[in-house]
Order: sequence, then C-alpha cells, then structure tokens
Amino acid sequence: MSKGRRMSNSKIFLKLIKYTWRASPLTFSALIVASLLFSVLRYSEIVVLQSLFSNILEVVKGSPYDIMIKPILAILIILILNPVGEWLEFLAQGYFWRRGNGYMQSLYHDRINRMDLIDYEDVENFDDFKKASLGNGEAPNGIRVIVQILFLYIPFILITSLYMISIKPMLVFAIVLIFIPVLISELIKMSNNYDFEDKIANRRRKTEYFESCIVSKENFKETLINGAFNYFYSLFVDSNKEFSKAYVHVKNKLLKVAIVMRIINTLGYLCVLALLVYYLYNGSISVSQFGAIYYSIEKITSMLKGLIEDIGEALVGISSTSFLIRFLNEEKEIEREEELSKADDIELRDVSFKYPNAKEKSLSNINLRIKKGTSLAIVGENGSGKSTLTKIIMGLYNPSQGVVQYGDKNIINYSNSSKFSNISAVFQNFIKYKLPAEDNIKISNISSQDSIENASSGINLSFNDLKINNETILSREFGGQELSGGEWQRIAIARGLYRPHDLIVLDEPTAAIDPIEEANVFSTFKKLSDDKTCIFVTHRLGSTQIADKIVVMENGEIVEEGTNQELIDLKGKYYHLLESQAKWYER
Ligand SMILES: Nc1ncnc2c1ncn2[C@@H]1O[C@H](COP(=O)(O)OP(=O)(O)OP(=O)(O)O)[C@@H](O)[C@H]1O
Repeated sequence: MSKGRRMSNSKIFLKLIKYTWRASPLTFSALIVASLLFSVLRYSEIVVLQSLFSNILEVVKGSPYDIMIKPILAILIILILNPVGEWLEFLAQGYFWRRGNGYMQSLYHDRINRMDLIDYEDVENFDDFKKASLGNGEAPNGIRVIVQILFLYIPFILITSLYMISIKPMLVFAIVLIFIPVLISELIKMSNNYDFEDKIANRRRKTEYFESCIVSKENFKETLINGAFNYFYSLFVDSNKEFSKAYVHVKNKLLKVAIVMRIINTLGYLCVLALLVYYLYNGSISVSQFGAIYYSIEKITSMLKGLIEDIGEALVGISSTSFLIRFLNEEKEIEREEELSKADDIELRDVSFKYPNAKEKSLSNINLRIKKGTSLAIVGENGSGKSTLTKIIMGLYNPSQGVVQYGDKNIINYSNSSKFSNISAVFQNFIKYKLPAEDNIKISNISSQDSIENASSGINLSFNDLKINNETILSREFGGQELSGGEWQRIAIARGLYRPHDLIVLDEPTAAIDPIEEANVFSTFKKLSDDKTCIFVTHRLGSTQIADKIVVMENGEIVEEGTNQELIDLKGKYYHLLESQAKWYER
C-alpha cells in the first residue's frame, strides 16, 4: 500500500455503501426504513403539536373540545410507532453488526490471502495492515452513522426546513446557523483523525510489541530468564508516552475547534430565538406556530447532539475504515491463473534481489539450472543468502532483476495459486499449529482421505512412541500435549511430504536433529520424493553428499557449484567446510 494514493472520501463512502449492501441487503434496507420512519415521526410530531396548540387555543376561545381528539389520537399513534421503530432499528443494528462485520472481515482476509510475501517485508505495509485491521471492526459503526445521517438527520432537517420556509423563509437560517458549525467541526475532526491514525500506526504497533515482550506467552520465558522486564517496561512506557503525546496534541487541536464552533452554534441559537420572539411580537407567526417552531428547533438541536455523539463514536471507525477500503481496493496487476508445471527444469538467469528498505542486495547475479527430478543442496555461512534463494526459486519473492523460469515460463507472470500448486516447503521457523496432530500434518488438505502413514513413517515419526494419537492437540494451552523441538521438526517434515508436490524445499528444518540423523532424514526424504525436484538448505555438509548438485553461497553469490566429489576435488570453500565438520559424523 503506497502513500499518496489516498482515496477521496466520496469514493470511500460509495464503496462502503456497496459493501454494506452486499453484506446484507435486507438488514441494510431495514436500517434505512427504521431511520426514515424516525425521520417522518419526528416531523409528524412537530406538525401534530402545532395543530394541537392551535386547537387548544381555539378551545380556550370557546370552540368544542372534540377538535382536540384528532391531534391527540395522532400523538398516540406517534407514541406507539416510536417503540416499533426503535425495536426495528435495534434488531436491524444487531443483525447488521454481525453480518457487516463478518462480511468486511471476509474481504479483509481474502485481500490478505492475495498478498505477496514481499509485502510483509515492507515496514510501511505493516502499519497499513494495522490500520486496515482496525477498520475491520469499525466499519458497521461507521455505516450505521452514515445511514442515520442520510436517512434520518438529513430528511428530517430538510422537511423541517421546508416547513419553516412555508411559515417564514427567514427561519431557514436557523437550520444553517445551528447545523453548519457542527458539521464543519465534525469534518475537521474526521480529517484530523485520519491523519492521526496514519501517523500513529507505527508507534501503536511498537507500543503493542513492547507490551507483548512483557506479557505474551511466547516472549515471557526469555524476558524472565534475561531479567529484561525493566528494559521492556521502560521501552513500553517511553513508546506509550510518545503515543499519548501525539494523541493529546490532536485532541487539544480538536477541542479548540469544537469550542469555537460551539460558541457560533450557541450564538446562532440565540439569534433564532430572538427572531422567533420578534415574529411573534409583530404578529407574523401565531402562538401555535411559535410553539411548533420552537419545539422543532429544540428537536433539531437535540438530534444534532445525538448525531455528534454518534459521529464521535464512529470517527475513529470512519477513518480506519477508509484505510480498510483503500487496502481492499488496491489491485494487483493481472496475473495468469493457469497451471504452472513444477515437473520441469528450473532456471535462474542473472537473478538479483534486494529486500524493501535494505541497503545491500541479498542475492547478486545468480545463474542456476536445476534439472527436473534432481536434488540440490544449498550450503553457505549464515546470511549468505540461502533462504532468500529458495524463496526466489519458489516464487515467494520476485527477483529485483533477472528471470526465474519453470520450463520456458517466467513465473513472475503467474498468480500465487498457479505458482504454489504442487510445491511443498518446510521452513526453518515452521509453524507449530495448536491443532490435532493429524491436522498438523494434513494442513495443506485437511479434507483429504489419504493417510498420513506414508509421510510420517518415512521419517520415523510414530505417534505411538510420542504417546499421542491423531486427535491429540499439540499444545497444552488447549488441553493437549507439548512436543520437543526435534519431535516438532518431524511433524513439520511429514507435513511437507504429505502435500502433493513436484518440487519440495526443505529450508533447514532439521537443526534440532543430530547431524547423523539429519543425513538419514535427507536421504529418506530424497527417496520419498522419488522423481520430484528437491532442494534442501543445510549447514551440515555431511547431509549434502546425497544431493545430485550442491551450490555454495557467499555474500549473496554462488561461489562453487558441482557434485559432492567435484567440490571435494576443487579443494575450495566446500572442501574446507566439510573437513572442519567431518568429526560430527564420526560415531
Ligand atoms: N526480511 C529481510 N529484510 C531485509 N534483509 C533481509 C531479510 N531477510 C534476510 N535479509 C538479509 O539478506 C541476507 C541473506 O539472508 P538469508 O536469510 O537468505 O541468509 P541465509 O544464508 O539463509 O542465513 P542463515 O544460514 O542464517 O539462515 C542477509 O544479509 C540478511 O540480513
């Protein structure tokens, strides 16, 4: 999400209406009907009151009492219809909240699903996700206020204005004097709030992160053992102070605007009152008209107060909702959806790659051909670019320069679903799902009837030995059982093997397994992957001997390439690393 592509408010507004309609046309309509009903009821109150006042005056002058029956009946009907409208609004809002929220959430999640991994590497995107996710929960509130403005407040103010114009055109200034300052102040509030959310997102995220270093289960252990509570607490407090400072600054500014507008609003109210008294005094309006107009001005003022409260409540919502709408409407370039075969040679030509905001390239001038059905081992020191290279090969990142081809197809032109079909991968920091053991392995196709037996027995993973069964949840947090690091790694590798694939990548998920066992895992893995292309990253050179080809990386470049024997004969970097690690494999 790039800056400067701020959508106009009217576009955001129209999109929001469209989404709301799609979420639930029925409840959206019910909400509109309820708002219109209230608007008509409020106006009817004014007209009926005027007629009642004037009839009371007539009765005082000696007319029969029964002329009061009609307006009294009308008031009764209004009194009965009011709770009916409230009930309809209550029902519609409750239902609408759930439907609207669920729908916006599904759009948000769907949009996240269409993102590229590289989007997560850009810090600005992180802030935008945060802002958009806030908008998720707020959208229905914003919509409720918009519906009320459009179908309750505006119609009411319009018909009441027409009513006043019909009595005394000058009185319409009453509406302008009362309504405009409030409107201006709310618009200023909204725009400030948008800028505030924009500026503060990074600080908000940092504050939440520092707090999580103290309170979250994942971080608590290390914070405790490192005695780092005070350190994180002071970071949290400092960050929170900055956050509060920015917050107070914006609120102060808004308060000043609100005070000025309030003064204008009160002056307007007094002017209107003076005007009314003047008209009554010179006889251009009747006492009953005075009563009805006074009542309608009171009504408008109290409704405006309600509106202000509603808008205040929804303000954060509307501005963060606009981030959400902007996020949802960012389109990717058209990509091909057709099948992209992984059972083909893979070729990288002059590939370079730089992470967003990074100064240096992480990969430079990579030229590599991986023949279909062969195995490739990638070795090299920490930070040499091994993981980045695997992500480029899989299409998780697009190269900054150069081309990645499967067969003769440049993978950059294909959609995520085309790119990732028939690819399996097990990463260094794989996810330990707090789910049943079987689901942890079948996660790529939960509904599949295929047994997990093949995948797990291939790497000596036995649920019996672990004293668990398929349904055991792998977390004590949800009443299940915890596994050791090595046990988890076997689950993760079984997960990778279970997913149907023509290309499989193991990015060092074996660090918690001893070197000899790792070599065994790789050779079983190669056997199981049979005629599939397989790529594995490791620091242990004993495991690489089974690979058809080995590449050695240094500073983002491939510095050696060949079979195990060829690289030994070369007596270069690989050979020296192998020598220094040889003792690991002596039992
Ligand atoms: N998300 C990122 N943003 C910016 N730079 C990154 C990112 N991830 C990695 N790098 C940088 O890219 C370079 C290559 O990293 P990479 O993780 O590919 O190395 P590696 O060989 O897999 O390391 P290791 O053996 O420690 O896993 C490093 O200099 C690293 O700092």
